[in-house]
Amino acid sequence: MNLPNVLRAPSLLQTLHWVADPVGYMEKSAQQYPDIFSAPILGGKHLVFINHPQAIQEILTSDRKRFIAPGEVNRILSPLIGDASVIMLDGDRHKRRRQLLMPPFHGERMRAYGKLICQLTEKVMSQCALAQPLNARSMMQEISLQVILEAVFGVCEGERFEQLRASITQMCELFRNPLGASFLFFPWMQQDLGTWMPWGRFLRARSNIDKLLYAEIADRRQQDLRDRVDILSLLMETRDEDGQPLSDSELRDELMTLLFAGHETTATAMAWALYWVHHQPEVREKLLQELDALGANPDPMSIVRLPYLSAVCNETLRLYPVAMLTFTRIVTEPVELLGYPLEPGMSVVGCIYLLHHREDLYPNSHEFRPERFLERQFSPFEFMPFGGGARRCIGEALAVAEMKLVLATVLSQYQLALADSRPEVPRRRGVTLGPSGRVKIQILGQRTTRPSEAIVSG
Ligand code: HEM
Repeated sequence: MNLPNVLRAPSLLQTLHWVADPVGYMEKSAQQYPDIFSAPILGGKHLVFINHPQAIQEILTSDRKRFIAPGEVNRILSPLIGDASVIMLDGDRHKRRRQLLMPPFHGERMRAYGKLICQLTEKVMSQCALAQPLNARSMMQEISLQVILEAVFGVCEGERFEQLRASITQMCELFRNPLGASFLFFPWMQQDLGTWMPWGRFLRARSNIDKLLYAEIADRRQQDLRDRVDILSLLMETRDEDGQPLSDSELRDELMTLLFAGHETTATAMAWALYWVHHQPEVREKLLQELDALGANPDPMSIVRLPYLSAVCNETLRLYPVAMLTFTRIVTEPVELLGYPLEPGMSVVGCIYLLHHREDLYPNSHEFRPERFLERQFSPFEFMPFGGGARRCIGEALAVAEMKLVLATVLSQYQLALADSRPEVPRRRGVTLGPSGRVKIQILGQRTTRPSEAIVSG
């Protein structure tokens, strides 16, 4: 195949570099080939990385035609989410499943989640010890896991949910560093040699989660679900074109997808946001001014609309996008991109990380500067932390609202400080990018200037 800008180092070396240090790998490659390059990191097969906005636009606006997004190319995730997840489906089945999954993450349901998110944040924060180094990444995960469990199951109380929370957290810990995630990239490591190897630990954690999910599905099959609006109930009520309901294993795969896609990513993004806001005190000050001006107990939806808070969250998702790449698209017909001919069968991805570091779009791209989002508007192909096209993230609205509400609740109620002066750097966490030190913070106490006082004195 006549691939554009092929990187010449041996495939194994490149794969190891990509797994161990994805940011270093992408930046080094883009120095050589700024807009588009071909990397042999798929077991020797090439993946074409693209970070030019016009080329990304061409791909994502034609990804049911010239660049299809088949589920099969996401096989790397199947040990976790199975083969019947929306991420693995194609064509019309994929479209229908998305139509089913999208409504619970939009409109009226989002209003209900707003209050819930603020309450859960207050609960988790009130249980944290004062004046001791805490791991913000874990605190954020505690919040985001409870939010997604509530959205997916409608309730998340009782022994089964406690066990589910513990098992999911245990599973997430396995992906904490590049080594723990390596079996996803090297299938030959998927051999059960007991709990001293990552794959063995993964299998045991997965089996615990599966038992709990299947038990919940079995219980629900005995219940009347007609008035319920949680996602599991909606999925259980749906029928395919032959009138058949989803099987237990199909339900399990979808639950796994939503539970993992829906909380790991958001928790990482929130930990980054807390880091930046406390790393740059002037950002915190500006945010507090904006939040305090809303008065005491503001409506969650008015928080979500705040411009500076939105800019802070956008800048967080720009600088170290939790998802570095879009899912893979496959070329279906001969096409030219940025002057390079692409042939049918080639695998291409939008490289979100490199797109977000283009100096022509984001000058001094390594600086955290929320103002850039107030000074100009970026197109959906210049700023795209949630991808785009046929596989655009279905949880975007929930994730963004959650980031804003958690940040607003924490900042307006507590005084925090970073507990480690070393800068956080981006590090692989499974297929995502997280802060290397997991953001250590200290809660110094409750904030003394409360919003109501600010209004009275103002
Ligand atoms: C900050 C948080 C999040 C980020 C950065 C993120 C990012 C992404 C990206 C980049 C994609 C691929 C899009 C593409 O290929 O064009 C994606 C897909 C997806 N996301 Fe998210 N996501 C986040 C939160 C969530 C949440 C909260 C949920 C669920 C509640 C979710 C569920 C999904 C699903 C199911 C897909 C696959 C869609 C499909 O295959 O059609 N994500 N996400």
